[in-house]
Amino acid sequence: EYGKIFKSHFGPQFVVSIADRDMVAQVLRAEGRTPQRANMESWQEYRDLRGRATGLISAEGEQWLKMRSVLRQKVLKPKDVAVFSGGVNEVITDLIKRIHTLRSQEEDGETVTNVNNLFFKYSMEGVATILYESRLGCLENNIPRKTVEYIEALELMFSMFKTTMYAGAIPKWLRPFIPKPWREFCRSWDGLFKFSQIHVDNKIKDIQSQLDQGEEVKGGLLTYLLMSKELTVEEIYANMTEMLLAGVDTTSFTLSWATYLLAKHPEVQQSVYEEIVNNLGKDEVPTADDVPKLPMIRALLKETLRLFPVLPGNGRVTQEDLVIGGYFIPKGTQLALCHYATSYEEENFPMANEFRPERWLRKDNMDRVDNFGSIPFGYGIRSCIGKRIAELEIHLALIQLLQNFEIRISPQTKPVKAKTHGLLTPGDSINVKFADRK
Ligand code: HEM
Repeated sequence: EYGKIFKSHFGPQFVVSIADRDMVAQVLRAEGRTPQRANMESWQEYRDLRGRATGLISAEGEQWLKMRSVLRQKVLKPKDVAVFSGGVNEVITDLIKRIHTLRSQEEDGETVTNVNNLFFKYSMEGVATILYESRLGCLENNIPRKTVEYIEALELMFSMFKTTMYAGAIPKWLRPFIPKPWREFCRSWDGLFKFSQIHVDNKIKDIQSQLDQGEEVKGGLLTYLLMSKELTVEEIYANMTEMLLAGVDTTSFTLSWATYLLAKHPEVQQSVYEEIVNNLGKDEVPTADDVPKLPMIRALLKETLRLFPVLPGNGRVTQEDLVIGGYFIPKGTQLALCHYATSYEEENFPMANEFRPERWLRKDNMDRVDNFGSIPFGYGIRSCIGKRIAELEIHLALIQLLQNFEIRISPQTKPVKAKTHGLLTPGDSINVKFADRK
């Protein structure tokens, strides 16, 4: 309606929206060494109030660059995260067991209702395995009451968080009159920080006892961060908290959409399955090293994120004056990059409304899809630091789900549309049948 570049207001904030692949590319290619995504004043204010540090999402400038340089060495390349395959596969074994239990409770012995509940627990467990190097037990059949309580508390915190994101848009002077959003915002953060702190503190105790016994300390990401002391303990609490927040809903919604799309497109499902059987085997447990042999699995994830980008838009605050699409945009302007819109542009993706994972299989240069049309993990030095973790969790889970089950849509599922409240989520519950592979 307003064209590919337009200005608007979000609360007191003035925003220039850009919904064109080439203009988005121009903005992102012009970035400096410490790009800024958005005004994070409300996040910073909470941290000042409680004496907490900022993590990668909320930090800016040199402080952000320092933390990013430490974390990127450990998680940004496929080979860095390949070491987590074993841990992630243990979680997938529990996911599959849980599917068997859930479907056995249904009359047809196959249906699992609202798969996102299941994938939320999978993503929570997967990210905890990688971040905290410990299991939570979210996928167990008989979860101790205490664990149930904290999973429920976390689910509540995540869902509360989505609504309280808008707390930052309410001017401070209005808070005495509308106190709830800010109060809830602080309460969500308190809960998330507390959760991370418990796990980090447990790891500190483990390491100390290993050191006391003269043992060599070995471990994953958290152990490295604690041992190397490149980040302070407060910075580690903050980064673990922000990565947990960024890594659960994003992964679970994407898995839910991928499952939905596979169920709706049995012919695509069959070709992905055949590729798995031919290049890996029916029962072989996959590792990160197997994924390059399965281009359709990668294409499936890319196409899912093109159609349902969990973050339908992203932001940048310009650090220099820019001229975009013939308009002068002064330094310090908040830009909204409309990735959802560019993902559905016919000129970027012919037959854009259709689910066609094969469009991502690059045979030669003619087949190249210009990435700036669909950049679900963002771009450049400030892009998603968890991209490789998310890909590992999603690729390995989809491979094993397809090895074990034929996924069919349940008659209870009407066409599911996406809705957005910050993140793009399934607007209805996705119910599918997990039928045994013959
Ligand atoms: C399908 C899953 C995911 C999607 C689609 C996604 C998408 C994104 C996007 C679009 C950004 C902004 C990038 C930019 O501004 O250029 C981002 C940032 C970020 N993501 Fe993810 N993400 C996912 C999973 C994860 C996971 C699993 C983690 C952590 C384990 C994570 C941690 C982060 C962090 C910490 C940032 C901020 C990075 C920074 O500012 O330096 N994300 N993500």
